[in-house]
Amino acid sequence: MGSGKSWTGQRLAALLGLPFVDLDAEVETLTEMSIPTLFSRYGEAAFRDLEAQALRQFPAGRAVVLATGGGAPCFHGGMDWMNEQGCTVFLDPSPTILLARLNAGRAHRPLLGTTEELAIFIANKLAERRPTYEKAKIHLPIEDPNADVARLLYDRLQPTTEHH
Ligand SMILES: Nc1ncnc2c1ncn2[C@@H]1O[C@H](COP(=O)(O)OP(=O)(O)OP(=O)(O)O)[C@@H](O)[C@H]1O
Ligand SMILES: O=C(O)C1=C[C@@H](O)[C@@H](O)[C@H](O)C1
Ligand SMILES: [Mg+2]
Repeated sequence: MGSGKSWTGQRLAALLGLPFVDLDAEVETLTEMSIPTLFSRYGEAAFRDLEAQALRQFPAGRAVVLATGGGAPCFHGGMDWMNEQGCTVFLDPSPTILLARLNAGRAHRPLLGTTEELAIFIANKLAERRPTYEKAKIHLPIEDPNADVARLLYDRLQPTTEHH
């Protein structure tokens, strides 16, 4: 949540010359509803079902950069499924970076409450989800808020060339 999946994914796709897909946007397109509306009208469980269904539209044969929603790896076996299909990345910014970003974008994130609850919410959610996130094939801790994350990732994804 706010780790930079959509932001970085878009830039990484441009570097790789691949289409970019945002799973949250995909769910919104499929249902013709915004995520906050889906949550409030049908509840989180219904959203998780739709999200899992949308994720399965992208098996290994479809070369895309896919930014999931923050919870997608953690429900309906999302993480294991993605690991079977392709390369997975855990973007892991420091709590300071996360808090600054989430505070700025709270209107679009229905799971968040008041500002005072935010820091506790982040810590709890991350602790709960980290074991699943850490199953990703690439783990990228981010300490510098100005790091060019897409470029770092692009470099990590290139096959290493040995020079003799
Ligand atoms: N590498 C970055 N450099 C500068 N700003 C960034 C970077 N990554 C993310 N941001 C900022 O943080 C905000 C949140 O990032 P983003 O929407 O990509 O998170 P997300 O992981 O997709 O979150 P969610 O799980 O809610 O979909 C962006 O709108 C952008 O303003
Ligand atoms: O972390 C989460 O559970 C969520 C993150 C967003 O990307 C959306 O998928 C939705 O708001 C839920
Ligand atoms: Mg996103």
